[in-house]
Amino acid sequence: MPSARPADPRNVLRKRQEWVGRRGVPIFPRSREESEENDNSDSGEGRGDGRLFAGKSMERLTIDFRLRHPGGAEVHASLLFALDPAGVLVLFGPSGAGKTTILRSVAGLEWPSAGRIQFREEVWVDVEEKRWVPPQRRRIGYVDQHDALFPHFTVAENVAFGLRGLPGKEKRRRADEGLESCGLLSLAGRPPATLSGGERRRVALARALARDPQLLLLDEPFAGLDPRSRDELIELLRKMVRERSLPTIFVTHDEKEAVCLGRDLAVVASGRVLQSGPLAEVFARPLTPETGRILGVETVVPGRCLSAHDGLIEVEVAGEILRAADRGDTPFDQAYVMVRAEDVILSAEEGRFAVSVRNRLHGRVLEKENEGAMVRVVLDCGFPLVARVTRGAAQELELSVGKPLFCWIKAHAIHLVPR
Ligand SMILES: Nc1ncnc2c1ncn2[C@@H]1O[C@H](COP(=O)(O)OP(=O)(O)OP(=O)(O)O)[C@@H](O)[C@H]1O
Repeated sequence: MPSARPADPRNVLRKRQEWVGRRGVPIFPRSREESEENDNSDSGEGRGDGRLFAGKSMERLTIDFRLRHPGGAEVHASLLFALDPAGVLVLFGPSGAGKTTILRSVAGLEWPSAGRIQFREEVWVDVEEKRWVPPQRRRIGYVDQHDALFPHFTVAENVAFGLRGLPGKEKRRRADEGLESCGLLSLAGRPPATLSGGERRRVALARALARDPQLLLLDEPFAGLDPRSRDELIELLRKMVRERSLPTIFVTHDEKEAVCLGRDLAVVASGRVLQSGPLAEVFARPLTPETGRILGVETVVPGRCLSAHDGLIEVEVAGEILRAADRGDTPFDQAYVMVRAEDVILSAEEGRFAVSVRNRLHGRVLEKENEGAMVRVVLDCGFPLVARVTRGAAQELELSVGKPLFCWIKAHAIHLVPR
C-alpha cells in the first residue's frame, strides 16, 4: 500500500476511505468541520496551540504536568482537550517523544512531580493539592503492545480477571459480552500460548473493555502485528469506540494508523505537545517546520513573501517564485515553505497547453529511491524539492539521476508558516 502523506483535509479523508473504507467499514465523520455540521459545541478557542476549544458535549481532559525520569528526560505535557466521545485522540510523534509517559501518567502508572490531570469533573492528579487517585479508581482501559495475558488462564478467564469483585452473574455477563464483541467466543477455552498475535491483542482489548472503562488508552496496540491483523484490529477498535461512545487516546508514530483511527491529533516531541487539533487540519497545516517534518512534510525551505494579489501569495525561494493560495493568515515576510512529496507532479515535457496548476519549476533529478510501490525523488530546483511518484510513473518518465524534469505544484499545496 502506498504510504501517501495527504496534504489537504480532503486528501486525509480520501486516504482514510482508501485505507479503511475498502473493507466496507462505515466511515464516520472525521474532520471537525464534518462532525460539527450538527454540533456547534466547538468555540474554536486557542485552536492549534495545544489548548483546544471549550466543548459542551465533549469529555474534557486536562493534562498539564511535569515529570522527570530517572536519568534526565523531562516530559512537560500541556494539553487541554475536549475528547469526542465517539472519536479518538491520537498522540503522534517520534520515538522517545514522551507519548507513553503522557499515557501512563493519565493511567496513574507514572507520578508527575508537578501539575494536574483531570478527566470530566474528576481530578486524578493535583500535585500541589497532594491529590492522587489510584489507577483502579480512574476506570481506565489500558492496552499496549505487551498484551500481558496470564499464561495459565484461558481466554475467558483472562477477560474476566479485571471483573473480580462483581457478583458472579454480572461478571459472566460482562465477560461474555466482551468475548462476543471482540469475536473471541470460539477461543474462550484456549490458553494464550495457542493464540496468534492479533488474537492475543483482541483478548487484551476485550479485557480492557469488559471493565466498562470511562476512558480507553491505547499505546501502540498494533505494534508487531502483520498488516492483516492490524487492519482487523483497527476495524474492531473503530467499531467499539463508536458503538460505546468511548473517549479514547491512542499513541502511535505510524501515520497510517493515526489517519485510520484518529479524529483529533496532538503532535508530541521532546516531551512537549507542539500542536493539536482536528487531525485533518493538523496534517494539512503544521505550525512549525519541526511539526511539519514530524508529520511527514519532506520539503521545508526558507522563503520570502513578496506580494499578495488575486488570491495568491508570491514567495521567493532560492531565486524561484512560487505562488501559494492566500488563506488570509500570512501577515509575515520571512516564511518557511512546506510542500508534501505527494503534491508534486513531475512531467518530462513543459506542456504548451493552459493548466490550472500555478507553479511550474524546472528541476534535475538528484536522488531516486524505491519505497515499495512508490519512488521517492529529490530534485534540484534551485532548492531541494522532494516528490513521490508510483513505480509506473517513474518508468514512464525514465527517471534517472541527472534527468531534467518539470515539477508542478498547485498553489493550495504550498503551506506557509512564519520564519
Ligand atoms: N522509566 C524510565 N526511566 C528513565 N527514562 C525513561 C523512562 N521511561 C521513559 N524514559 C525516557 O523518557 C523519554 C520519553 O519516553 P516515552 O517512552 O514516553 O516516549 P515515546 O514517545 O512513548 O517513545 P516510543 O514511541 O519509542 O515508545 C525518553 O527519552 C525515554 O528514554
